[in-house]
Amino acid sequence: MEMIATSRLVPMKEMLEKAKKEKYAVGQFNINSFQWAEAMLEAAEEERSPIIVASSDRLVDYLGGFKTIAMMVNRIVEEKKITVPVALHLDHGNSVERCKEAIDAGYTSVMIDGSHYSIEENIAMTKQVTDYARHHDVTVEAEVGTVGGNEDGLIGGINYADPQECLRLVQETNIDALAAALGSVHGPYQGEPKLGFAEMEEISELTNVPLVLHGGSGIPLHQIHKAIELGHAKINVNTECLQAWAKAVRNVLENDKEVYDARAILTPGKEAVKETVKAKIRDFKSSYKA
Ligand SMILES: O=C(O)C[C@@H](O)[C@H](O)C(=O)COP(=O)(O)O
Ligand SMILES: [Zn+2]
Repeated sequence: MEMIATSRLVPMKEMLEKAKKEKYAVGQFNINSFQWAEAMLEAAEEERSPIIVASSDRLVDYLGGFKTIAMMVNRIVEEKKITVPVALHLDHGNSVERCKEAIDAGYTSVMIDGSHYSIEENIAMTKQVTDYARHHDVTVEAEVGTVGGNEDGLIGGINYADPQECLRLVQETNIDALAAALGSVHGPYQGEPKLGFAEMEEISELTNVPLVLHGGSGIPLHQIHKAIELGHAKINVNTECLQAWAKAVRNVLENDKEVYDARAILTPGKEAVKETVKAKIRDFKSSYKA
């Protein structure tokens, strides 16, 4: 096993336990290029907030592989003299093997997404990951139920987490954080999100672990605050950053048909991601919690 020599990254576990206790949430922001990692880390430092920088499993190869990502995030933390706690997380890990690869490369947190399997298979997969992660001081998140998806403007696939299945997963695998799908959606919502707050309260009380809210873009602030009140300590955001980035880059290209310099085109995109992350950190009440 080859690990990067000096990691400046921390596990997610303590971050989330503190957040749950003090009633705020730590934002997880997905990187879509290394400039995004810079934007997020600068935002967290300026807000004095802990942060979870994540790579979604489906984008790991596009970003250059696990080792490249871990090395780059570490180096940015070092070069930019980032002092707030930073966790590097594998989002929606596809398999036990992918989670182990991420851990070996220096990730400090992984999500094993067994939510598309039966609860027995989900528990079996998750247990293999927690057993491996414990030896490396790495945090593990797992999911029950299905977060909905927006495909061609239609929301589908929402499957509410069953409280007893959540309890089994937590008790039998010893995970550190639970993504209990309760009506949230990846991508833009159509109308008001319908989150299951009664189930949220029940699952939080039953399991007593920090909850994770996927599909954190586009949820009204009062629902975000209620979710935090009811046990959410981590909120995942990707779509709102992508939308802000695309708007800023599109503006540059539309306003100057002759522009070709990559820095001129992409810097406004980076600034837009940074401002979006700062606004989310404030919404999640994690400013000055570093
Ligand atoms: O798009 C990804 O691959 C990452 C997301 O699934 C992330 O885990 C998430 O839940 C963010 O949701 P969004 O803000 O609705 O994109
Ligand atoms: Zn997600």
